[in-house]
Amino acid sequence: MATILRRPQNLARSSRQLLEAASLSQTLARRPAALPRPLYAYARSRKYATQPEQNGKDKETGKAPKGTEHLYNQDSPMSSGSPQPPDGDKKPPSEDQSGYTKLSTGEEKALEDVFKLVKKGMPASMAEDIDRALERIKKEGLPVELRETIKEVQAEGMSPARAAKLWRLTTQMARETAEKTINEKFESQKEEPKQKTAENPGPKSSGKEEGGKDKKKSDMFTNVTEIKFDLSNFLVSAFVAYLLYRLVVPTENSREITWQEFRNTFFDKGLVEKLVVINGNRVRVYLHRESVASMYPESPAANPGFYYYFSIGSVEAFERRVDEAQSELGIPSSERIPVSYHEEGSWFNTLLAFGPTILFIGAIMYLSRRASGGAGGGSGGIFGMGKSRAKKFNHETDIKVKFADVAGMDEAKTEIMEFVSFLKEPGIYQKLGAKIPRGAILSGPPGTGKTLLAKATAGESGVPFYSVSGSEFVEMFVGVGPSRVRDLFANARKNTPCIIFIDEIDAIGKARAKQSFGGGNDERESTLNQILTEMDGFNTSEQVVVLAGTNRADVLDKALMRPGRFDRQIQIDNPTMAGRKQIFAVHLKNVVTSEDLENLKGRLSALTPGFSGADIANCVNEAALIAARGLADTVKMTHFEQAIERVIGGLEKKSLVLSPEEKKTVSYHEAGHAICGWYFQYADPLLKVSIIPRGSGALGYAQYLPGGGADAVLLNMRQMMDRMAMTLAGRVSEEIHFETVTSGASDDFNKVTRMATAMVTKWGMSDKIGYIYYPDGSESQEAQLQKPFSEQTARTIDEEVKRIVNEAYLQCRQLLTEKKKEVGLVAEELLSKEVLNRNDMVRILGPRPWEAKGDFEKYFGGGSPKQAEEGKGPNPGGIGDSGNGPNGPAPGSNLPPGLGRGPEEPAPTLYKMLEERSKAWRM
Ligand SMILES: Nc1ncnc2c1ncn2[C@@H]1O[C@H](COP(=O)(O)OP(=O)(O)OP(=O)(O)O)[C@@H](O)[C@H]1O
Repeated sequence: MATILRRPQNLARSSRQLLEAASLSQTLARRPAALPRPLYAYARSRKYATQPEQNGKDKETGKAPKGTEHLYNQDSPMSSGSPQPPDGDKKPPSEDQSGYTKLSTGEEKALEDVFKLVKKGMPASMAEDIDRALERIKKEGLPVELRETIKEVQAEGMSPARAAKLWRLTTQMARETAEKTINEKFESQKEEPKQKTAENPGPKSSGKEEGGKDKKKSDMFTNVTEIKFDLSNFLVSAFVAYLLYRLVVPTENSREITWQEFRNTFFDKGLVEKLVVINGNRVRVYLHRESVASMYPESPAANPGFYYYFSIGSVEAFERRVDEAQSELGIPSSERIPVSYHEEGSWFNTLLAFGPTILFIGAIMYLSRRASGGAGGGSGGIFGMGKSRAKKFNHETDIKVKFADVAGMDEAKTEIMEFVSFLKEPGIYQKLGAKIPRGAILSGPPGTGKTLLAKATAGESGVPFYSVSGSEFVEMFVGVGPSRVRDLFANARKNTPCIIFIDEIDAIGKARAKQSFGGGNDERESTLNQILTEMDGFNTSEQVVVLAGTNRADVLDKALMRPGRFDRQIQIDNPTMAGRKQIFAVHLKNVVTSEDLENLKGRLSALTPGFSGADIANCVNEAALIAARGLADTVKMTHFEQAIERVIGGLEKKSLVLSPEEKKTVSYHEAGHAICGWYFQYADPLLKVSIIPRGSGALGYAQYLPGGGADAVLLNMRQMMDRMAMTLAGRVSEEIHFETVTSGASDDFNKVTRMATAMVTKWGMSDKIGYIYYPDGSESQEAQLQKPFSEQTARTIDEEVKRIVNEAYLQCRQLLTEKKKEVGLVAEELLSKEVLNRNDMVRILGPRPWEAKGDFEKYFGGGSPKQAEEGKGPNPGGIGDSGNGPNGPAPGSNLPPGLGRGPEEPAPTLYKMLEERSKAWRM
């Protein structure tokens, strides 16, 4: 309603449709016309009339009985008040043969007024349509049944049954109109060619005429049925019909009278047809309308749908009075006026009763629509819930990824290649009786290219690719998951050969619980069961391959992994140095750089140990963004370096300003780390040390190359001890150089403790505990609830961990005490420059006394004793070169002369200690 009011053109359009519909309707009476009751009623009124005056008025005077004039006279206070049409306009609605009733002249006039209103502001063509529609309505009228229903609505109010009927009748009328219009147009077009043929009888006019006729009719139908009969149109049409009728006929449809008025005016005159007691307190009077109309045409009671009513105190008293009155009039008991009883609720009450139910249903519909609409599924509200959400990619248009775009992971590619050749040439396998593997699980850390590999498989084999995430099967409604799985596999079977890729399959494929507490996982488990069943359901010749990706292959249900389901498990780990190089090669193709590509790839891959493919892609993109921000022409090494730092440490926190004391503490802390990294043989080589706060919460950081840039898989005890000592160096340096210590080392302690605990409980590196593995809480739920060792063992573990950490501490303290001066120098330099790189360190401390491993020296230059002997300084274009000369302090630097020239011996006491320890630890 609100929409209609807000948009007058809607009302206009709807009324036009309706009016056209009404006016163009074919005269098809679907039901026989109502029984001609008037005759019978008239007879009765004659029979029981005690004062049978003609037309209810005094024969001589032609007036209503005294005191009841107001019931007949429109001018009296009780009259309907609607202006009376002139005498000539008083024709009652008449019914024609076709089941349509004509409008009375008054009604026609009222309609004209309405139409005038509707036409205002309308385009001329629409106004013409409306005029034409009005003419048709005037000519043909409205269908009887529709009119009767509208009368009922006026008399007794709207009810769901009547609303439905009103709707049905209006739509029926509209449909009939459409049919009629089609026929009319068709007839007229049929006439045209006839005329044409008559005028110009061509030779082609005979043969194909019949077939042509049918085609024309269907064309016509298409044209005419452009009028849309959708739900909202019908509703609006019905509503407008009702509105119009309310405008045409008087709005008043009932009036209260007293018992005396009832008796004198109607009852005693035999005009009463029946009485209906409503809700035990009101009586509705049904009159013989025709008799009333013929006696008193001015009375509103002559209008269809108008009723008088009077109130009663009690039903018994009313019945007694009616009996007495009828006895007085001498009406025999067999012909007495029928009295019936009705209970009626108001619309408001009905609405109140149904309100909560309607609200509830509405809320469910709304929620389900949102749930399904949000994902863009467009799957039709609650009824589309069970439809699969898998996105289908067309190999021809959508999947452009090929194996060449997936760098590294050669083993994984070889494994998966088999699926490609199966999908391309199934015959080779089938003829030898080989069963085709059903699917593979690609597992590995996030961003390692599992999805990419699955896409490439589809791209290479040139088949459709269905991609869906495990979480999309899970919905709040029970049974949706399994039904989506069924739908997905059914779709896939229709489009064989194809690949289904279920990403994050652990969302549904987790191992089923042995006992389910509270049944919370039932839905997930039944989804998993459905997947198991569907995979079993393939026959071996069906070319549907299911690939699944997960970061947690360890938690998956064993049933998923058995042969015949996901036959293969392909592990994809973070790339090695060589893999990173290849991935950089793929992504560097997209950026503009003038650096030597081979060298750039090598350096970047050495700088990014532990990076996944996604990290590398991000890093390259980030470098391009940084370069663009600086309006550079090409992406340079420094941009890549900044990007890597950003990926590792987060954004620089420029807003965080440290006090001079804090800055000094941070410098000495970081210098401690740097010195340890420089002098411990097995520590990871230092790349950079910085005291610029970064987003990850660190106030400063020292960057090392784990494993010296080589892909170290194993760590030996020496490396561990050096690493732990290096980690503790921040706090030790604070202890040596300041009177008090700060809270800044807590993260270092965390790392050291975890490493020492692992050495004792997992790696068999403690004599007292021996070669035993104790799982921790993150590995097993049982270990969370109960420690897997006794109190006594717990105490021993604690002691051992403490001992190892103490040893690392002593090792570190020993070195930093011996190298106190160097720590001071590095810290002061750091304080003034904020960032020191490897070249700065070489300049301050001389070349590192130990050989670096792997490709480190190739890409980052030396500083090693060997290089120093060969007279090679660090690579002048090395990473993070701060512009200082390779072998001496930069001009303006506060380094004392003589430092930074040539290698230095590591601390002698440290050697002694390491030797002793190696004996004790059988290193
Ligand atoms: N081997 C690779 N070669 C080239 N690009 C890669 C490689 N691995 C990852 N990438 C890049 O990383 C992006 C993300 O990879 P992908 O989505 O395949 O990771 P994933 O392993 O499926 O991650 P997740 O486990 O989080 O779903 C790719 O779009 C691609 O740009």
